[in-house]
Amino acid sequence: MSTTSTEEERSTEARGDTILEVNDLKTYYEDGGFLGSNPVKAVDGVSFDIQRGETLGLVGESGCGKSTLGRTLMRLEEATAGEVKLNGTDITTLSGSDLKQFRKDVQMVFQDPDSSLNERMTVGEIVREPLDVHDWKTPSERRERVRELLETVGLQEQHYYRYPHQFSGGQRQRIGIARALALEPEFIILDEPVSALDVSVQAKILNLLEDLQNEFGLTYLFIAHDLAVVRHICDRVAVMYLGNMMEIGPADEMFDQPANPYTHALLSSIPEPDPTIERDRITLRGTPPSPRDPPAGCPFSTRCPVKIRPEAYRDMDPELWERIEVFREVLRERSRADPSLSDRVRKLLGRESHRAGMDEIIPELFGELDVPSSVMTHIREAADYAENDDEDAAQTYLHEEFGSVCDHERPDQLTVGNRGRLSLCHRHEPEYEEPAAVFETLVQ
Ligand SMILES: Nc1ncnc2c1ncn2[C@@H]1O[C@H](COP(=O)(O)OP(=O)(O)OP(=O)(O)O)[C@@H](O)[C@H]1O
Repeated sequence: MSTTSTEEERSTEARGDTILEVNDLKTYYEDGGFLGSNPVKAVDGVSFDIQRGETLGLVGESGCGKSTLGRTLMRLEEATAGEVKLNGTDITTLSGSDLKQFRKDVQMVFQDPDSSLNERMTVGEIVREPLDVHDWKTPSERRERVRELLETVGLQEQHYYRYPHQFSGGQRQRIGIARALALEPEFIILDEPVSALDVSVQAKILNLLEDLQNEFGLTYLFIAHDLAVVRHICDRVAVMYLGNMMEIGPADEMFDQPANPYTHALLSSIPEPDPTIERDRITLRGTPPSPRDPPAGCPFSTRCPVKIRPEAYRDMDPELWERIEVFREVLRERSRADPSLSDRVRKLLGRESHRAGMDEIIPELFGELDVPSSVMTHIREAADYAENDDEDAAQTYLHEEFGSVCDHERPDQLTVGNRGRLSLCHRHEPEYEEPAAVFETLVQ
């Protein structure tokens, strides 16, 4: 049973003690380049909350907006729209002393300990710097605090006067963690904190992070691409795709029974540690769309293997449906790609273009299939538009014939199950079959 979750409902549903509440947050990068170019919609309207003391994992493919989201929560990027409330106060508009206080409460640990530590400073100076910036107590108390912090993260007092290059990757990450802890923050954003480390060292750093969380009651946002690590360390997981939060919920439930089609696909790519669970690998067609020009409907609609079909095509052979979707993807790619200069020169000279013509693409895609003549008529019609370099008209034509709610309507975040899981997918609406059921029919 699924229900629409409005902002108000989410706030009243909020369990326990909410430390961070994010509402419809957007971070766009304007490139200031060519006139009229679209901004990169790196974070495109995400809403979620984090409970005090929990670890929320943030996963998704490279470029989906994880770091931008983390950096926006830290005020290292300015939000384009939306709210980020830390303990009830919107931090997107803070300035002056309030902003300074916020910078004490929230810290970040970065992926690469090599580039995030200043090589010209001693370890002691690096860890002490935030204390100096915030004019924390007296200089001798600061030095004492640094010694204490070094011990807390498993380093030694005599490391105070050494330089970062004298340490291994794991030790350098410990220095970064000590620095992040210096001002006793409540909330720490861990941006891929172990992905640059050897596997044997990763476990030690993860254990340290868990110990520190227990000792100091810390709350973590753990950004990672390694799903096995996330499963191990996180209470809940949020899955991002193209600047959107596709699914968020308890880690155990989500890994065992993903609700959102994108989570299905993402999890199918990792080896399943439990041999009793069978999981078929789902290969996604194409590449994610450009964040400058995301789909109008569901962000995942151009690649979703269980996309809702229009009524007339519900029973179409899955292979044929897939080829039509590939054809639509080809047209999208063609309209996005600027014809290369040599193509344009050839065209100006009236010579054949390099680009594969529709007379090559159509037999390639549909040649071996038994395509009903009514469907072939639509394919040919679209191909004619494309042959005349009007890919937009070809796409519109196919959209009108084969498009569905997934193509033109953005789904709401819908509640799945009874443990506060939310998923962005039309298939959770009562009139459609759930994604998991459709995936099952696909693999049979
Ligand atoms: N400063 C910037 N200016 C313009 N575009 C940017 C900037 N920083 C990131 N982007 C773009 O924003 C999108 C999201 O990038 P981001 O780094 O947040 O993703 P990510 O999920 O953290 O990726 P990764 O796992 O590779 O770090 C990408 O398309 C990226 O190219």
